Amino acid sequence: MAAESSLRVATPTLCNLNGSQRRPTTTTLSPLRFMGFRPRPSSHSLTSSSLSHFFGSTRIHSNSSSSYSSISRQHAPRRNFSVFAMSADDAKRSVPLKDYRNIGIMAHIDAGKTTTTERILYYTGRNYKIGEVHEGTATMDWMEQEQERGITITSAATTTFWNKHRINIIDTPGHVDFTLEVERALRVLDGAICLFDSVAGVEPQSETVWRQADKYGVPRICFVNKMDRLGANFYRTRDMIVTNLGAKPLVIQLPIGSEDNFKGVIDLVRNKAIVWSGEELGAKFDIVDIPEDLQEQAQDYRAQMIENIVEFDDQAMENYLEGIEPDEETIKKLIRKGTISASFVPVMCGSAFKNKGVQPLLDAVVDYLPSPLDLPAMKGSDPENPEATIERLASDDEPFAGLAFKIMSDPFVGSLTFVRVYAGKLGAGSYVLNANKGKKERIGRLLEMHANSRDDVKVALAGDIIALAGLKDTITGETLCDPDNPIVLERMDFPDPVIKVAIEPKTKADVDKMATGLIKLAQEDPSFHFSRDEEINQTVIEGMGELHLEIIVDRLKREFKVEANVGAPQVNYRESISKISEVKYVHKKQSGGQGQFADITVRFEPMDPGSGYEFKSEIKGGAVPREYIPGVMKGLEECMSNGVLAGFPVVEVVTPEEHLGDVIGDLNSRRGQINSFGDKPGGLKVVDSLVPLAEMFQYVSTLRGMTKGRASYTMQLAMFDVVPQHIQNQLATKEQEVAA
Ligand SMILES: Nc1nc2c(ncn2[C@@H]2O[C@H](COP(=O)(O)OP(=O)(O)OP(=O)(O)O)[C@@H](O)[C@H]2O)c(=O)[nH]1
Repeated sequence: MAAESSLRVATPTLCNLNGSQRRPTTTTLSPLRFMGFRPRPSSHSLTSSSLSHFFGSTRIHSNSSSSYSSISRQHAPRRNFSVFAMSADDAKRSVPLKDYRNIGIMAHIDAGKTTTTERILYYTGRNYKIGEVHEGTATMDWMEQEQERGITITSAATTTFWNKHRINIIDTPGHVDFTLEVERALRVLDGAICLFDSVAGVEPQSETVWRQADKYGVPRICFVNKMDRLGANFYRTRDMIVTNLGAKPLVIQLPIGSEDNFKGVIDLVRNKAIVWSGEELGAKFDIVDIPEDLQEQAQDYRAQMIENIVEFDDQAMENYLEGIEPDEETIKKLIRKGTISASFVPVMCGSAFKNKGVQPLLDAVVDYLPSPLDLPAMKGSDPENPEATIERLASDDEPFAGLAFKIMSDPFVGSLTFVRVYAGKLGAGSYVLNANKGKKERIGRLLEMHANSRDDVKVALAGDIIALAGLKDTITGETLCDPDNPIVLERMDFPDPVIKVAIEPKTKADVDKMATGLIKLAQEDPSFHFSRDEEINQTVIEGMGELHLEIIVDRLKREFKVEANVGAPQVNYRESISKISEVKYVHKKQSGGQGQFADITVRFEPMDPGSGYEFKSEIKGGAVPREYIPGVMKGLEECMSNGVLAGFPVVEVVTPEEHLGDVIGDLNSRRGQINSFGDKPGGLKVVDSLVPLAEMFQYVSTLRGMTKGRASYTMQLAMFDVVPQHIQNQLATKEQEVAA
């Protein structure tokens, strides 16, 4: 298998950066030509130059990160910037930082994230009327497309209060096409609730988000939802947390009954039962003794829980060995310790839809998930000296530092920039420094968001998640900070788009509107790219999946009133190096002055798939001045933006057994490779397979037709692999036809 965009470069002696036109790799076909698209004129990301070329005089904000040092001198921050344009009263905290919880709710599609969030808003007093996802009235799913489709597309941020604690919640989408939304939420959150559907257990997208949460070290609580559904099984889900996620579950609740008979939970911490008297909204619960038939089981699980937590405290362990159980307060303290250090994940259960288990879940958020003070200081670098690490403590007294993690266009305010404040304070009307660009930004309004409504506030403090209106140049992933104390916080990773379609405005009048729309949408969503080829008058949009691009086109239509024709989706092929090759180039330039001469040798070697690329300089004895080397590296990185590998997603199809043969036959005909079979409750079969992405377009309709709508599937990109020779030939022929 070939490496994914991997490139090991060695022995450059000197490189003319225009050398990027020469593509000294062993591959001969350009990837975009494979697809019937012409190679793009420049880089595929949104840059000022490509866009001004594209859209003439349209005002744009660049999505490319500029180096601070090259810009800072032109826009050097003035000393009289005021980050603290606020009175002492404004800057007073109403909620101590230790009582903040910045949490996300994450899960596989349809596990009940939005429903749970709606219940949380209701029980915390934020909503008087509950919104139901299937009625299209959920508060958090506020985009028209979300309400129509019953899915979450954008992360909605909301602030609410429980037991005097301030809880900032971000509801994230479960569909793999919107995985970036999950990623950016995780980057700025301190803790998360991981929801599972108790019938389906741990599903593929839960595994993906779990790994993302691991990457950012986010402490979690698990909530096994939908305990009222036919086939609900708490214990199977608990086991899958071990087998599929490799995590250590700490069961702190047991279900009382299940399916129609689900009544409530046993709280192993209090050693009591919590029983709801009804399932309607606001149904009351009573705390009672554990039912007799569950007492033995409860005792067992409580003993296991205690055994697991006492190891976090010597005194508690000593007492335990002497037969003395920790009291309730100590148990909570130890669960909190183990959760925050990610030694285990507390597991709870309930039914959000039937209003059971939500209040104890809120208690657990407060009791077990970290406040900003429980986490290590935020690290960043000095923009003038990127090697130097700077830390910011979570405190109002530190210089202001925050990370922009989402841009959203808003019909009333214009553009909203969501910022997680890590340190210091920020006042409306003040100036901050965008440390990545070295530019000042004026903060117009500060808005505390509640799904689609908002409250103006004067001040944002450490720990807050806040929306800022009026920023001009800041994009997702950039740091805003006190101009006198610059810091660049670690950036977020954005995945590369995997599919693309050509899009064409229907009328002349749509051309300008489409340009404005595409720029705005690309600013909001770094996993969406677009490019324009003037020669063949074609615009290409690129994204994470068919649904992602479908939503983009739909938003162009609704929000920007653009009518467009859309082509068939195509795979974003990539190029890779499959064997070692060496390229020599002699550069001579004699146009007056001293002239230039360079003898260049670059060696390319394949690396392990997915390991990115490595640049190695083998210049000895200063034969080439050191300052040329980063330029060589940059030039080579630019060459890497194209590639010719096919994307291979893993596909999980869940189907009734009677359709299993058809499903497998169809996957085989799509060049699929079946990895495994499994069973799910209700006589369902699970087929796990690896299929080329190019064969998966419109799969949803084929699957529906074949199984009378009874099967479902999920897929996510597993890897890139070499396009088989006969397909390469087909693609090349197609390209020649387009070019002719
Ligand atoms: N029976 C039952 N249904 C539930 C429960 N929680 C949610 N649902 C239903 O499951 C479906 C999906 O719920 P959502 O809350 O939209 O799930 P989600 O995880 O937000 O979905 P996405 O945003 O699309 O990823 C809806 O029809 C809900 O009414 C539950 O506890 N029991």
